[in-house]
Parts: sequence; structure tokens; C-alpha cells
Amino acid sequence: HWGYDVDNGPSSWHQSFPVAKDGSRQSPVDIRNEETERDPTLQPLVLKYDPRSSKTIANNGHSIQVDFDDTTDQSVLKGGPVTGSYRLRQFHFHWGSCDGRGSEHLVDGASFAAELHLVHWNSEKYADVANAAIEPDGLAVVGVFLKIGAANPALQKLLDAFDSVQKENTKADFKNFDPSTLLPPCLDFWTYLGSLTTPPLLESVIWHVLKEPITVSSGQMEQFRSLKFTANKPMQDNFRPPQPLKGRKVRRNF
Ligand SMILES: C[C@]12CCc3c(ccc4cc(OS(N)(=O)=O)ccc34)[C@H]1CC[C@@H]2OS(N)(=O)=O
Ligand SMILES: [Zn+2]
Repeated sequence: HWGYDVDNGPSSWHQSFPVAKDGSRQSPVDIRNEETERDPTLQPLVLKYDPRSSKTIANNGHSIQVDFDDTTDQSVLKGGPVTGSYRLRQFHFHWGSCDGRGSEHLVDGASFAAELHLVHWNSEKYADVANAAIEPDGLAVVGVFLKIGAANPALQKLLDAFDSVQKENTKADFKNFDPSTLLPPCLDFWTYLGSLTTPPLLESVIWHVLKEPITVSSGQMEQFRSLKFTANKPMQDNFRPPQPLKGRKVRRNF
């Protein structure tokens, strides 16, 4: 099964998922800010989250993921490059084995210690996330960089729940969590057309990468690394390296 080891990691995913190599809009990418284009027509990003829609926290063997009730428009993304409304389904993280790496997107070649992904799907056009995920405008993912600095109290609430999901394929209740507490004050973003960054690598994501990181302390990063991929393998370095732009333009609203 796919993973992040030397024998089943990102460089071998193309064997089962040819789009990894043949695709035209693969993610993540290295955002070279000089080559991005400021687009004054981009609307501000509007993220309206209701803590009552948070359900569970799970270790799915690839990341730590918080799932949301997406049967109604309680937590939605609007604005930015998209028309319509995208419903929050889940958020998860990618991080490194050391503080110097871990994010999936890079900015001018620089990595951050981790990256938060808030996954939304186009609930105006499609029936559910699975149907949306096979459409070019089906998903909208917001990426937030985690930069080493002061301990983050909002993140700590999440980390405190990790004890119950240390092992692979474990899940626990995680109610009344407000994901907006994980957002930076400024929602300036880069946006481009991309894909899921794990198999099935579907090319259905409109990416919104926030310019402003949130902070995380080294000690808090250690708590991410206390999670397990399988029996005794620490969950870390669960990030895909940057993929070729293949002529894509990255736009910014700032
Ligand atoms: C579960 C699903 C397949 C995997 C998947 C899904 C959605 C968002 C995802 C975000 C990911 O992470 S990332 N870094 O943001 O790209 C990684 C995988 C994702 C749906 C899409 C079809 C499957 O849905 S299903 N089983 O048919 O009901
Ligand atoms: Zn992700």
C-alpha cells in the first residue's frame, strides 16, 4: 500500500497512480513569488466555520485528520477565485522528522515545519465529496503554513486529543472544535489549479495557500511525531515533494 517510505513513497506512487507522472496539474508546487501574478479581480477569501460541525479526530495511517459533518452548509468556503460555496469536509496536516522540513508547498524553495490542509467540496454542483473529487472544480483546499515560534494554544487543544489516536486507524470524538482558531489574522493567499497531494492524486483541487503562517513550537511538533504510521513507526515526513508547474500560473490577491 502507498505510504512515505523509501519503497512505497512519493517516487513510486506513479506505478499505481499514473497521473502522478502524466498529470498536468499535480500538487504541491514550489511557489516562486516573483513568477506569481497579482490578480485584482480575486475576491477576498471568506471562511465561515461552525464548531458544531466538528465530529471526530482520526489517525488514518497517513495523517491526523479531523472530520466534519458536511450534510449541510454549516462550515463553508466562499470567495477567492471560486464562485459558489464549498463545504468543509476535513482538515489534516503534513509535517517533517525535523523542524526544517515538513510542508508540502514551498515558498521560493523554502519549507515550513508543517502544513495544515482544510478540505472543502463544491456542494452547489456535486452531491458529495467523492463525486466532487473527480471534477476539475470539485475541491477547494486551504493550505496554512506552520512556522516554528511560540506555542500555539489553538493547536494545543488538538494535540491534547492525540493520546486517543496514537495508533494507526484509530478514531475518537472531537466535538466543538472551531477550525478558524487555526487561521492567521490575514487571509491573503496564492491560488492555482492542482491536485490531491496523496493518492489517488485526483486533479480536482483549487488550491488557496495562505501567505501568513501560524506558529507552532518545537515541543508541539514533537507531539505530532509521537503519532504512529504503523505499530512502531513514528508518523513524520508525510509530505509529497513539489511537482512541475507544467505551464500553470500561480495568482495572488495581495
Ligand atoms: C476519500 C476520497 C479519496 C481521498 C481524498 C478525498 C478527498 C480529499 C482528500 C484530500 C487529501 O489530502 S490533500 N493533501 O488535501 O490532497 C487526500 C485524499 C483525499 C476523497 C475523494 C474520493 C474519495 O472519497 S470516497 N472514498 O470515494 O468516498
Ligand atoms: Zn494534505
